[in-house]
Amino acid sequence: MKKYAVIVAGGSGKRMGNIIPKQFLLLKGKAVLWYTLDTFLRAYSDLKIILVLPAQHIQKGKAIIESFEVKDRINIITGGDTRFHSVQCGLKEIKEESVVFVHDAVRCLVSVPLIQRCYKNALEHGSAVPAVAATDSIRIVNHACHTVAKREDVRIIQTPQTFLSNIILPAFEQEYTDAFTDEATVVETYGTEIFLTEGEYDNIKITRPVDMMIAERILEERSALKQV
Ligand SMILES: Nc1ccn([C@@H]2O[C@H](COP(=O)(O)OP(=O)(O)OP(=O)(O)O)[C@@H](O)[C@H]2O)c(=O)n1
Ligand SMILES: C[C@](O)(CO)[C@H](O)COP(=O)(O)O
Repeated sequence: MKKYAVIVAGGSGKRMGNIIPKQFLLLKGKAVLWYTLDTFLRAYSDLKIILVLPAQHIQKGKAIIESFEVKDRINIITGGDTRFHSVQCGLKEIKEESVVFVHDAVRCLVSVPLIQRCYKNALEHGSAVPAVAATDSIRIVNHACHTVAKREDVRIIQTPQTFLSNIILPAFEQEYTDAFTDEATVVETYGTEIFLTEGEYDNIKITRPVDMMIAERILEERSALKQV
């Protein structure tokens, strides 16, 4: 089956508080976005990437993809005002039956095995959304009241959220609501059940400055392991 990865890098990174959006910040000398692209390119040699960038940072993205020998597998497009709209812009480029990965550019520690598991599960179940069990206690807050949630019932949702194209493409023709925080919510609202697959604790979303430190440490561990 044909494979497309829509890598969304169209955000401005307000919570990171840096003038440069976090997807372009450097980890061990390479941009956060570089690691994400590299892992997807290595996962499948026939996978094509649709890279969604902010209009004002297209040149930065072009400079990053120049370092890949297989840069012809990456197509750059401009994103929208919200993550949903950036994903929607990316999906418009897909014209053939395929398996579609949607991934946050800032989840730069995604692994090849996770991408491949999502692909296999999506082929079998129509979708594959990576999730990990919560490791903190969880409370539901409603104004001044709060109640404890059963931790065993909670999952933390990650990307790459992966779908057969005939499931995700029509779902993204719906009108946007702010309940659409990821692809799973969009597809579910359209009426299709989601299949959860095991995610990875390393697959963090770089959101705040501390996440850059954690990511750098994990990359160091990974390169030390490679040298053994
Ligand atoms: N209009 C947007 C907003 C977000 N994203 C992408 O969606 C992913 C996850 O979003 P998030 O972590 O919220 O990124 P930002 O929107 O950049 O961060 P913040 O909410 O702190 O501003 C990121 O790779 C981000 O670049 C996007 O492509 N287009
Ligand atoms: C898609 C996502 O990464 C799944 O956990 C998450 O919903 C993105 O949230 P954000 O607030 O747009 O970063």
